[in-house]
Amino acid sequence: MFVNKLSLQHYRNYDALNLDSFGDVNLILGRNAQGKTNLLEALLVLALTKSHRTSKDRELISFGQDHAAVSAEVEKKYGTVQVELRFSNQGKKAKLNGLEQRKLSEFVGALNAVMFAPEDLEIVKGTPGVRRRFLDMEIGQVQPSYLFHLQQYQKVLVQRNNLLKQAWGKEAELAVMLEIWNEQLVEHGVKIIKKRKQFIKKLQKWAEQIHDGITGGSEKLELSYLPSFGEAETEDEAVLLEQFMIKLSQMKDQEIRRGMTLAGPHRDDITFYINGNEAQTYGSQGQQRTTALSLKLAEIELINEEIGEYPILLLDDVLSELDPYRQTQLIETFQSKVQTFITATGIESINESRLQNASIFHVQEGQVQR
Ligand SMILES: Nc1ncnc2c1ncn2[C@@H]1O[C@H](COP(=O)(O)OP(=O)(O)OP(=O)(O)O)[C@@H](O)[C@H]1O
Repeated sequence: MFVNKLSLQHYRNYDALNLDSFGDVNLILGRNAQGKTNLLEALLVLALTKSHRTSKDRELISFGQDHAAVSAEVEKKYGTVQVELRFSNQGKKAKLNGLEQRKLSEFVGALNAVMFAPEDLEIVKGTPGVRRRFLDMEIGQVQPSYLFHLQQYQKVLVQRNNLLKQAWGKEAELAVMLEIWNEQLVEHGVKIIKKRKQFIKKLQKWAEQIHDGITGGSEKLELSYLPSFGEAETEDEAVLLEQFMIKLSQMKDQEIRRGMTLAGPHRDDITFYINGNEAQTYGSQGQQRTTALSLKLAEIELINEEIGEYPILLLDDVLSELDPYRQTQLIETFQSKVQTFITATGIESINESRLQNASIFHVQEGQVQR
């Protein structure tokens, strides 16, 4: 897919912006704090309906304004789509070709985007919560039903935790209610776990291949799902359902003591191995960064596999952190297949081969010039 036009209104430090004449490679240049990342963020927000930097939509609205709007014209295999999001105190509204969408999940997927930013190192180095967020955002982008189960699971989890907090000494009285929440928790939890395991298996296939290329064959990258119950490989829903129920009954006393749900997809994790060693613990900074990059690049292939079209690629301030060999690898892997938006403070940090066909945009205090 290809973004032809992008318009912003009262979005972060942009008052009104209309950009077109994008190319395959778009270089967004400017000093610090001028609005480069804000541009990439706006494209990602159109893909996911939320920002990678904040969960508070209010922050996207320009200081002193009461609403923000982002829209783009996206050329896809089967025609052009107009995507539009509007943020205000009343929440967010999504439109596809001018038609308001009742559910945001029906909007997600109209534009697909993969972003690689310096903070993605946290996918490898950070807490399990960062890795779960990575899984949720990526799977949700290509499978709207995943988002449905995730939302339902989170609702049930809150209710169940509230019940557990009051259950101490009242176990018999609350047993029926707990049974009801258990059933719903397990129903949605199993769907989430199954989809995550399938995703990781597919991601592994691409990530291993890409990582092999980037490292010149010296590193083998492997991924594995780390569940809070059962074995990593089990995908059979009936088996998962039974194992989850057994785990909940085993942990019941402990859960009541601690007032929280202690097993389920909200406690799961992923482990990365480089040549058999855990990358989180034993990987160098460079290996961890390359692992994060391989995962993101694998995702591009995966999205193409799932929907038959390549997403756009957003590279925020990362090229200068890669050595020239890795920059070239990145360039050559996706050249002419994937529309790319790159931010940088200057062109001297970027490999010259990247610049030949690039459309260059200069950003200064929320204004953009070609
Ligand atoms: N809601 C908002 N309203 C107005 N301005 C905002 C809002 N949110 C952020 N900004 C401004 O946007 C600017 C930061 O933009 P951005 O993060 O895109 O910078 P950048 O050009 O990518 O810089 P760097 O090179 O440092 O990463 C800051 O000046 C910040 O004050």
